[in-house]
This record gives sequence, C-alpha cells and structure tokens, in this order.
Amino acid sequence: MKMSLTDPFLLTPAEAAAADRETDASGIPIFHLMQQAGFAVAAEALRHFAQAERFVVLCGPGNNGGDGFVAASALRRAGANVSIHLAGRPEELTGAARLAWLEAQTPAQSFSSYQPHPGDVIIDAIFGAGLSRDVPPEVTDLITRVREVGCPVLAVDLPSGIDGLTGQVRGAAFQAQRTVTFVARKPGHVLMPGRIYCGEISLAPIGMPTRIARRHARTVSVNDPRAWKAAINVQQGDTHKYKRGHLAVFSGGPSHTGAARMTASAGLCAGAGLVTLASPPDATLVNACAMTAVMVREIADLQDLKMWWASGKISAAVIGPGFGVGEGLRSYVHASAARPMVLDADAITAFAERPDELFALAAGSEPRQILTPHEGEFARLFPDLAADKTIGKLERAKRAAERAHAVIVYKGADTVIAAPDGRLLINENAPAWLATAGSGDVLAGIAGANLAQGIPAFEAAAAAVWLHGEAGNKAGVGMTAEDLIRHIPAALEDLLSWCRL
Ligand SMILES: NC(=O)C1=CN([C@@H]2O[C@H](COP(=O)(O)OP(=O)(O)OC[C@H]3O[C@@H](n4cnc5c(N)ncnc54)[C@H](OP(=O)(O)O)[C@@H]3O)[C@@H](O)[C@H]2O)[C@@H](O)CC1
Ligand SMILES: Nc1ncnc2c1ncn2[C@@H]1O[C@H](COP(=O)(O)OP(=O)(O)O)[C@@H](O)[C@H]1O
Ligand SMILES: [K+]
Repeated sequence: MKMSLTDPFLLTPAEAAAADRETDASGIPIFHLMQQAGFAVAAEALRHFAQAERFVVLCGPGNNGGDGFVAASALRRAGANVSIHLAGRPEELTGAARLAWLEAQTPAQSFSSYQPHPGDVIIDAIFGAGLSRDVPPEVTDLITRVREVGCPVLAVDLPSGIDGLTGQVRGAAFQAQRTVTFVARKPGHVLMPGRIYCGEISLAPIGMPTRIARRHARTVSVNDPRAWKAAINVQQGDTHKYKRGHLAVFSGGPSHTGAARMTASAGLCAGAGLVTLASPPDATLVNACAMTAVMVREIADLQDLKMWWASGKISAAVIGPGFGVGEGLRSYVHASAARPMVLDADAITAFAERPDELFALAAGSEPRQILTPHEGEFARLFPDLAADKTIGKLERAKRAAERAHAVIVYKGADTVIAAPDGRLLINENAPAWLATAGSGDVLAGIAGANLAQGIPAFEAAAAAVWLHGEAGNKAGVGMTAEDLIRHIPAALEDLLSWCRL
C-alpha cells in the first residue's frame, strides 16, 4: 500500500468523522475503510517491528479498537504471536467495530490482566480521533506499565491520550515509536506535544475518495508553499529595486541596535529591494558603522516619521526588535496605523496593558499588520485566550487574529499562522535549533520584506515562517542568527523552485 505524507491538508477529528459518514453514504462502507486501516497497521508492524516476540493489541470501545481487531487478525494470519486486550466487554461493541471483532474470532482479555514483557510490541488501538475527554484511570495505569518496561508502541491513528484537534495530552498518552494514520493527518499530529508523542508518522489512504476527504478539510493545513505560492512574486527580468519594495526597520537606542540590525539584514536577504534602518539620532553612528547595504536614516521623532510615511517612499515596516517598551513605541505604531507592518517583540509588550488600543488601530481595514508573539508575548496581549485550557493553539491563534484584526504568527516549534478571516496554517519545517537568540528578529525581517514586496499579510507571514524554517535547516545545528540570515537566499531559491512548479 502506498503511504505518503506529501499532501498538506489536515482533517480535524470532526471533519474526519463527517468524511467517514459521507464515504459510507456514497457506497463504501466504514467497515471496508476499517479493514484497509487494520491491514495498513499490520503491514507497518511487520515491516518495522520484525523483532517482536509478541504483538499485544490494545483495543478501545470505538472504531479505533475496530482497526485493532483487523490488525490483530491480519498479524495472526501472517504467523505472528498476537494477544488482544479489550476495554470493557465485547458485547458492548457496536457498528463496524463489532463486525471486526466478530471476524477476529479470538478470545480477548482485560486491560488489567496485561503485564508488559520485554519483547512485546504494543499496538495501541484504544482511542483515536474519537477521544473526547481525559483517559480513564485503567488506561493511565496501562500507559505507565508499558512505559516502565519500555515496550515499543505502534499507535493506530493517534497515540491514545493525544487530542486529535489540539495535540494536547488528555491525562496521559502513549509515547509511540511510530503512528499510522489514515486519509490525512489530524492537527494533533502536527501540533505540540502531539507531534513528539506520534514518533514517525505514516499515512495510509485506505480507499476514501480524495474528493470527499478534501471537501471536508476546511479548517487548517500544513504551512506548505502550495498554500500561498500564488501570492509570491517570481521576479521578472525587468524588475528594479523600487519594484521590490522599501522596508523600514526601527532601531532602538545606541546600546540596543543589534536586534533591529539583524531584522534589517534579514529583510534585505529575503528580497526587499531596499532596507533602511530608521535610527534615533544617538544611535545613528553605531548603526552607520555596522551597516553597508542596509541604509541608515535618522528618524528623531514622530514628526520625522509622519513625513517619511507621507513621502510614499516606504512600502512596509518592522517595529519592535530591541526598540524599548514605552510611549515612544506606541506613538510610532499609532503614526503607522493601516500601513503594512510587522509588530514584533517590544511592539507587542508595549501594548500589554492596553491591547484594545492596538486592536482598534487595525479595525475596519483589510489586515495589513502581522503580530509575531512567542508564547510569553501572546499571554501578555491575549491573557484570557492563553489562560483558557479548554482550547488549543489553533483556536487561540484564530480568536486572537479576529480580535486584533491582524495576522497572528503564534511562534514556537509548531508556529500557527492565523488570519482574521479564519484561515489557519501550522508550520512544521522549523528545526529545534531555531530556538536561539535573535532568531525571532530574523523572522520579523523576512516577514517585513514580504510585506514590502506587496504580498498580502497572511501569505507574507506564512511564507516568512516557511523560509525561516528552511533557512534554519540549511544553516544546520549550532547556527547563530547571523548564520540564519546568510542561508535565507538558498531558502528563497528553494521557494522559487516551488513557485515555478
Ligand atoms: N476515515 C478514517 O480516518 C477512518 C478511521 N477509522 C478509525 O476510527 C477511529 C475513530 O473512531 P471513533 O469515532 O469510534 O473514535 P475512537 O477513537 O475509537 O473512540 C471513541 C470511543 O471511545 C470512547 N471514549 C472517548 N474518549 C474516552 C475517554 N477519555 N474515556 C473513555 N472512553 C472514551 C467513546 O465513548 P463516548 O465518548 O461515546 O462515551 C467511544 O466509545 C479513528 O481514530 C480510526 O482509528 C477507521 O476505522 C475507518 C476510517
Ligand atoms: N523548538 C523549536 N523548534 C523550532 N522552532 C522554534 C523552536 N523554538 C522556537 N522556535 C522558533 O524560533 C524563533 C524564536 O523567536 P523568539 O522567541 O522571538 O526569539 P528571539 O527573541 O530570541 O529572537 C521563532 O520563529 C520560533 O517559532
Ligand atoms: K490509538
């Protein structure tokens, strides 16, 4: 069976259930899908766990358990040593899971009777997309017992305990070595910590028509160039630097210039035609000594700034990295309202006490602002959303974008990009070594360069996050933010190849 992870669309658990129902109604029974799912699990188990002395299939009360019964039967037919443990009583099974159980024709034991042994490989078919609350104590105990012995776990659809929508652990979860999922990944496979709990993921198509699956995949995709490449300007020979946009980056005072300088350099490497570092007078000399291709211009006060915008010579701006939190920053943001702008770092913190003032600035116009909070900054600007444990990162980012009338880049290993109109992407190409000082400043510069080139805010933000991750992969482990900047052009080259496809 062909398995691939190349399709960027994701199905939420609710969408997956609706797609199942539509497939069933179209004449392909769920039991048929379940058989294909179970066969795919068995094939994966035999391929990757050839050393198993015994496969222990743990089956839950729903269709995830049904996949487990099919896998157990297939493994047995292949000559493997298999035992099945079941939550509850077989008579309680319904629908396709009941059919799968009847076909398996095998005795099942209880969860509590299972004592893990070295040499056992666990096939976790307890809960998948239907997990609706914290796992019960008997499952928590089982997870603990398996972890103590260190048996490898192959998860069916999702590791039991991982919420398919949010990626959160519901009480406890199996740490899988591998996960086989079906039709499309769920957000919980890509969001943290679910992504880590899944181990290596493979995707089995199981015979659901793609047109049905895609029709239901409406909420969120992976951040992949296919989502936004149409908005990227593939440069033509007749371009000139002004066509490629002029990015302004605001520097902090004389002892805080490094962050904005990195932002400015990143903006230039990412394709802005010109970049100017707007410097307070006492920092101009420091900045001028440090920059070459990036221009330096003194902006002494609000009046200077207003005249600069009014000149029509700048296309976009980045404010925040190293600027310093305070009234000065807020007044610059006010003077730049409705301009294409990235608000990062201090520009987010400066509005922590009065977020509504910031959100009001962007109300009523198409979104031109990109806000790039990391976890801590997000909690400062949206404390109620950050504190609400009933929702996950996707929902937080979505509500924040609606409230702020801005594109939100909610950073982290699983950066979420959200637009006020509800569009959502989850990024997955960022290596862990991007967590280094100055990395966020570089991201702000790339996003600023995209805005300066006239790319709409959502696409500008998403492309920036992807390029940042790609540059990080090219720079490699141990990189610094300066190395990251140097690898932006190679990442851009990759992007342009995508765009020409
Ligand atoms: N197209 C596809 O992708 C296909 C997917 N397939 C498979 O179907 C799976 C989804 O099946 P599903 O909807 O039956 O959900 P599943 O995960 O078995 O759990 C539901 C059961 O668990 C129970 N329950 C939930 N939480 C609980 C808790 N904390 N503690 C205790 N109980 C809890 C819940 O009870 P209830 O909430 O109703 O009380 C219900 O009984 C999917 O992951 C994939 O493996 C294939 O077979 C076919 C094609
Ligand atoms: N574990 C991780 N894996 C991948 N990317 C990460 C990880 N942690 C952080 N990042 C990314 O690194 C960047 C760090 O930005 P930020 O927190 O603003 O740092 P700084 O202020 O030091 O520049 C963000 O783009 C974030 O998404
Ligand atoms: K599972």
